[in-house]
Amino acid sequence: MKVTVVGAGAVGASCAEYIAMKNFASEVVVVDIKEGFAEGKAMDLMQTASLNGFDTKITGTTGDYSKTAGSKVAVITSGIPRKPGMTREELIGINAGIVKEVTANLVKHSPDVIIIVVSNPMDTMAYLVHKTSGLPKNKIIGMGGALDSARFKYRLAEALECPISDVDGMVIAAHSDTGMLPLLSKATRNGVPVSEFLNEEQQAYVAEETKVGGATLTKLLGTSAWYAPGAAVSVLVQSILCDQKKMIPCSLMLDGEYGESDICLGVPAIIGANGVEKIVDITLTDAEKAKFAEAAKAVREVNGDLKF
Ligand SMILES: NC(=O)C1=CN([C@@H]2O[C@H](COP(=O)(O)OP(=O)(O)OC[C@H]3O[C@@H](n4cnc5c(N)ncnc54)[C@H](O)[C@@H]3O)[C@@H](O)[C@H]2O)C=CC1
Ligand SMILES: O=C([O-])CC(=O)C(=O)O
Repeated sequence: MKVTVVGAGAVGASCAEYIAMKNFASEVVVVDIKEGFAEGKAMDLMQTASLNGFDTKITGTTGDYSKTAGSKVAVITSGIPRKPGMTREELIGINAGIVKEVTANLVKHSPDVIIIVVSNPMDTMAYLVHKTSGLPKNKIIGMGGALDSARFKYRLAEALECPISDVDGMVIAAHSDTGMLPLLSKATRNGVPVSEFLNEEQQAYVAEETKVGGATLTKLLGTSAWYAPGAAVSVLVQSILCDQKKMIPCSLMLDGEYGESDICLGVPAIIGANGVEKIVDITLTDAEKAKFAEAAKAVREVNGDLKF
């Protein structure tokens, strides 16, 4: 099955690389606006095929969307990343125009496509795709929670001084520095609540470091991260193409779930061949419910800046 990745930059190339390396897609088409860039990235990646042992064909194109026709999944990573000191929300002005145009091109050539939105501010960009693509809501998935949950597990393992494979946890709500909600109440080490091992101060530290995970990396790298974002996208794409029905927190259009409507926010969902197969309703504590509502309010304000 064919997968398109729009944007051959840091995140797009990482998505293409992890998808190809995991060998579950027949073809990955990379699209960029910069002349020759996607072709170059595709060729470089293809030259790793014999070294890394994958058979996925990777091709690149400068803006020729006819090459993306018949894609089962398309990942939108086109747009500018933030620089140290910026918020993701500051990217809306440039990225909204890019995401809107790219979405129209994708849907024109692949009317049944499932779109994974990565460009920031991601919850608002996912909302924009809902409002402009004409696709049903099960076919639009914002990628944030998969990445934020991976960062949560990294910070939990660090605090617990244990291997990451020992821990489990999930981050929901907004993909923003303030609106992320790491669910400490549900995080475990081998099924044992982390509150058995970490005091409140340690738990608060884990939550805060998780929330600013993207900003921390942006400060260190001078631009935002790409390895874990690409890996997170590859997990989503695999769950769709292989109909794995994994439960993954994603930014989805809500229609009453978690008390919110007409907004995209991170919630746990079953991801399979049909895209979003089910939003999973989990019980939140009162404090978590309040934080979820606060995150929704902030995202709704950013959505208000969109022009359709
Ligand atoms: N949702 C998430 O968890 C994450 C989101 N991001 C976001 O992903 C986006 C991409 O980040 P990077 O790859 O680091 O940026 P980058 O600058 O390395 O790559 C972006 C690419 O998009 C291309 N592009 C721009 N306009 C285009 C158009 N109209 N059509 C096709 N391609 C176009 C550019 O030429 C460039 O190659 C940013 O908005 C960033 O904030 C990054 C990491 C995680
Ligand atoms: O931090 C950023 O701007 C990029 C991003 O969304 C992330 O890495 O979580």
